[in-house]
Amino acid sequence: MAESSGPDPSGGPDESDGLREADGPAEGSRGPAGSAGPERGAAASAPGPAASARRKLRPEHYDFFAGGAGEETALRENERAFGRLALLPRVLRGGADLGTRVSVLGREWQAPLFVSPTAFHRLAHPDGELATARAAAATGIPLVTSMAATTAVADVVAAAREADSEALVWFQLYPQPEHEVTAELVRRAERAGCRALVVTVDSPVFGRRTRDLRNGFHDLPPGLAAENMRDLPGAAPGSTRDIAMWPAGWDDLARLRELTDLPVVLKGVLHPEDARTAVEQGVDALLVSNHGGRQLDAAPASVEALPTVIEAVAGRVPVLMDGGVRRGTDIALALALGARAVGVGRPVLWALATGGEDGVREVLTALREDFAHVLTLCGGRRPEDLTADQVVLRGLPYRPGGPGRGERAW
Ligand SMILES: Cc1cc2nc3c(=O)[nH]c(=O)nc-3n(C[C@H](O)[C@H](O)[C@H](O)COP(=O)(O)O)c2cc1C
Ligand SMILES: CC(C)CC(=O)C(=O)O
Repeated sequence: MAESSGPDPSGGPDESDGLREADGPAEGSRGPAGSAGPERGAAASAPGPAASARRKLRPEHYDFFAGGAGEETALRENERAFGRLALLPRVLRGGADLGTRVSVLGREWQAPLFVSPTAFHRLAHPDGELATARAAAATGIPLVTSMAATTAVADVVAAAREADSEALVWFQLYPQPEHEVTAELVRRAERAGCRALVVTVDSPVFGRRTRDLRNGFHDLPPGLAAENMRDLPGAAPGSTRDIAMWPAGWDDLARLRELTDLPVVLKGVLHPEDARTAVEQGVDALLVSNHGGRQLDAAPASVEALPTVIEAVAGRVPVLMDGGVRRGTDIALALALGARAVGVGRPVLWALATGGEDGVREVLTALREDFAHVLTLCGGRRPEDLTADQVVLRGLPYRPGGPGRGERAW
């Protein structure tokens, strides 16, 4: 069971290891959740979502959710990179018929937003993934459930469909060294009713998560397990170490494709050449992500990597992104740069920890509404009205976009 203990007795990570910034108000002050809250970097007058969650969670569980690899540079930069970008609004474009729908892999989404896969929701709240699934479904937001979920994929999909029979759930998969294990996981996702596989390819090994190493955090508390791994050959799903991360190759992706007709979304692509290869190999969509700063600490922020991937893909498949999305302006920036939709990881975990199902519903609704508001302020009526010429780097001089719509301004 997740323990929702009292205040964090440890005071969290010490401040001498360079981790403090990601852990303190800067992280918690920008939530969509806190989208009406203080500006980036300003002292938080009210506790942000991360800080509130921290008070609810065991310190090592909070650190597992909050933390990143190494110095947590990639983690911090995901949010900061959005802060370096400004949106140029267009004016006098008229029309009151605002819509936030986007089409992704043949389905209409109500908003360009989804829940990124994160492990172990029952560390955040006893209802875990069931609460997340119900809340996502109730707000019409697709959920990518993690292979490392503490609730089996069949139960996650059932909970989502109970809230909305049309609810969309995708399954995130780490390709496993034993093909038969991968095949069984794919069968479980298919049987459950998942509509796509999100194959995470940025994890040939587990990232060195500084806080987890310091806390000695590996094992789930008694009663919790990575339920999708149950009864698989060799798996004892009670520890982070039981989720094999392994250097798969393009051949493994091809073998995976032979297993299923489900669309495949490749998660964790940052290099444009990989994006090109992925499209040539027939992947159905890409998810630009640095894994929330939990794998390669020197990786660029996801939004920094987005434009070159967009260019390489050249519209052949939809490109999604996640990492550091905390408010409507972040969604608008990513869309203007060419993403079809964006995912959120930690904001959902913080909301789950503090408010359970209601909390997740509130944070997703707030993000959706904030995006609609920003879209209107930018002079757009549809997500696709946002174009790259509307994105500029902060500071002077900036070059407003060239003659063609959609041309990058930087
Ligand atoms: C606690 C936690 C667990 C995660 N677990 C997974 C996972 O099981 N599979 C995966 O592909 N990505 C996982 N991720 C990465 C997320 O899918 C996503 O890329 C990242 O959280 C997005 O950044 P954000 O948290 O800034 O929104 C995890 C991230 C966090 C914070
Ligand atoms: C425990 C892992 C399987 C999940 C995780 O922490 C991650 O992917 O970042």
